Amino acid sequence: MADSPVPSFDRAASEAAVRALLRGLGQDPDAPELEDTPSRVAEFWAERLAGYGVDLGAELKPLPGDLSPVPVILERIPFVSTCEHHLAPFEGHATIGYLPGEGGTVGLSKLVRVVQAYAWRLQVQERMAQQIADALQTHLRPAAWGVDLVAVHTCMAHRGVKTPGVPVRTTLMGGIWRTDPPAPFRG
Ligand SMILES: Nc1nc2c(ncn2[C@@H]2O[C@H](COP(=O)(O)OP(=O)(O)OP(=O)(O)O)[C@@H](O)[C@H]2O)c(=O)[nH]1
Ligand SMILES: [Zn+2]
Repeated sequence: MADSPVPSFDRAASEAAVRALLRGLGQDPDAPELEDTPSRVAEFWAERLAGYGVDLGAELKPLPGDLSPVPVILERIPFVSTCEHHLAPFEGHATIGYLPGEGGTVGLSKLVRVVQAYAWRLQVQERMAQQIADALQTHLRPAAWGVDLVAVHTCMAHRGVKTPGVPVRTTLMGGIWRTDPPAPFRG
């Protein structure tokens, strides 16, 4: 639908599914206090999965001008993603960076957009890290790059093993940083 950033978002089907879920959970979706809940939940998920609609190729254009190829590292970018197994949030922070190569230097905000484009999907943490790394390599063709995600998974905290607050770390490094990572990736 045109008003959603999620390609192929079907609002009516999403709302009907929320009504069915409420019914399945023994709730009355026609109760006055739940009247707007199906549309709110459908909107929530459309926001939550907006990353599928992002065109990173259009975002990751080099900045004009004569910039020196110095390392660019953004530390602890907050992100919220969704575990594809339980549709439960996992959230944490991403440290990502690169040493500019053939693709030049991009604006700082574009690195945040890369993290968000993959966070706002159904994910597992390892895939999200790999997709960010692949995007950096494809669009920036850097001399070196690094991705470090640290997140807490509510599917471990709120259900199942019910163990809150366990930080899960996924680190991928490439190029000359693979053997000699800069300080923010050694933490
Ligand atoms: N490697 C990895 N595992 C994840 C991630 N998110 C969730 N999981 C795990 O995926 C697994 C799914 O396992 P299943 O046995 O199919 O599901 P389950 O019976 O609900 O598992 P429990 O959580 O142990 O109750 C669980 O162990 C989760 O902790 C992730 O980002 N990466
Ligand atoms: Zn999960």
